[in-house]
Amino acid sequence: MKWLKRFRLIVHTVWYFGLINLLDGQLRHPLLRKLLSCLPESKETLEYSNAVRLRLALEHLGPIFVKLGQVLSTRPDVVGPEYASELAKLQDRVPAFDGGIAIAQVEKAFGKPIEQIYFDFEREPIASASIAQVHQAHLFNEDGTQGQKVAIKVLRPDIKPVIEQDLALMHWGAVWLEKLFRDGKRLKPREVVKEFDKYLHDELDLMHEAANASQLGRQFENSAMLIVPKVYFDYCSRNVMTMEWMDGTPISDTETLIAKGIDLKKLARFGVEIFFTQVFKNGFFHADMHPGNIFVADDGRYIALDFGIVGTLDEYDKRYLAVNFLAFFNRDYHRVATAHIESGWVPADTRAEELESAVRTVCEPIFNRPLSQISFGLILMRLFETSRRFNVEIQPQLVLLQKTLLNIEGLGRQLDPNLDLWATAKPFLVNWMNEQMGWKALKRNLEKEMPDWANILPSLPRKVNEVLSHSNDQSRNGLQKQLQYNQIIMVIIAILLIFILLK
Ligand SMILES: Nc1ncnc2c1ncn2[C@@H]1O[C@H](COP(=O)(O)OP(=O)(O)OP(=O)(O)O)[C@@H](O)[C@H]1O
Repeated sequence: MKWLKRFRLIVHTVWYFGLINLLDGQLRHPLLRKLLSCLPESKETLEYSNAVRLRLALEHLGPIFVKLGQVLSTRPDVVGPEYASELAKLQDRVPAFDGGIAIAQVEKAFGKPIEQIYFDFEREPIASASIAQVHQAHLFNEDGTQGQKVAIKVLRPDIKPVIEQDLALMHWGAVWLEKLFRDGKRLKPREVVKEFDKYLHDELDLMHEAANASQLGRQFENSAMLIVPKVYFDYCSRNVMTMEWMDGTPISDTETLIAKGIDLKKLARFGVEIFFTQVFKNGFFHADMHPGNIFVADDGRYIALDFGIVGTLDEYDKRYLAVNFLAFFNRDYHRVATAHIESGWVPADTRAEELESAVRTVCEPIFNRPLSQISFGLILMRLFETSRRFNVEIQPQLVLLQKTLLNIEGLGRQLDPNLDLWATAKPFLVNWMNEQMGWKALKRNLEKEMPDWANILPSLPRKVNEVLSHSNDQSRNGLQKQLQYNQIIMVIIAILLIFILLK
């Protein structure tokens, strides 16, 4: 009955940190309200605000709840800005587990003694977090000598059942929160827990992380801005990930960076450029860009670590971002509204003026400062808030992007308070828009469709013939006939165009 013990601990924590007061007046059922009011009050932490007490309670409940708090901190639309900024302070500091256990995990994963897998394996981890810890080692060269220095991430052995149990309780709690509390529906607990469930399961599979790292590495091969550790797939499993060891300075250690002669302004600009390259060129972005995961190499390039969470964007998402950002920076709220209607982002019967006015109300105050100081992340957040009021379901990858954008901006401005985000980002947006329009885009799209054309073209004469004879048989109506001829002519013109473009 482990879950019952855990459940009791959760209930006790809610009471101890005075969170019951937070629920005061929220219960729908009068009998339950009465029952709650009979409980003795915990006075332990009452001097703190509700948000602080919630943070303390999550810390008390351990790493999984800390992670839930971190996820909630990225949803100010759900929990409100005060809670979001308090929960952002949560850090998952967890004592390391024994090196012997890590070795046993690795040996189990590869079915060999550790000395046969790595040339040497440091028993003491160099870092530990809630889900995994990292050890240092060397691989073997072919001749048995010391090879590549590597970092090995090993999953906590006992973490999966703990996570599953906590998640089951969270799913259950979310259902009841929605049923019993007045604000239950608005807080969307089931949606939040579902999102959290996916996030945790992604982090629990190190093969998933290894594949993400490898894809990002390929996209930034020989980049002058970013280094991604090489993944050694032969030494990876669901519980163990082996990657190239990266030497660098944590990005938050600006003193050392300056002492090493790193140009912080350039670094700040690189951060934004890397992000927009990931978004608009690759449609694949590292979505866990907190300072603990970013190092700087001595040559001034970024080093990315921790690839458990990534976001993927399709052409539709990119268009949404480019069109809206460009319209925003021209303060063209009407364009924001019409783009939303034309593209079907909001229900078709939405009135453009109403949407325009709502967007203006939340965004105009942001623009009440120089363009160079505007936050893209904040604009996007406000846009999402407004869209939700117009019944738009914001896709999770866009929420992830917005959160990452806030991180990138925070980081960039820490390195260079005068960083002009707009000037750095605009070329990426304009370039993407140009690529999507005009002849070049048409040519590229036609090229993409080439394999299909190869199938369609040979059968075209037969199809034209069919249409013509069909029209002779059945179309008595002159207008209908004319339309069919027009269609055929347009197909022929299109084919000619393709040949000209692809010549
Ligand atoms: N390839 C590497 N080379 C050198 N050090 C590394 C490497 N990978 C990870 N580390 C070290 O291990 C630490 C933890 O790694 P990582 O962030 O991937 O683990 P995590 O368990 O996902 O942690 P968290 O959940 O806190 O983000 C890093 O901050 C870094 O110090």
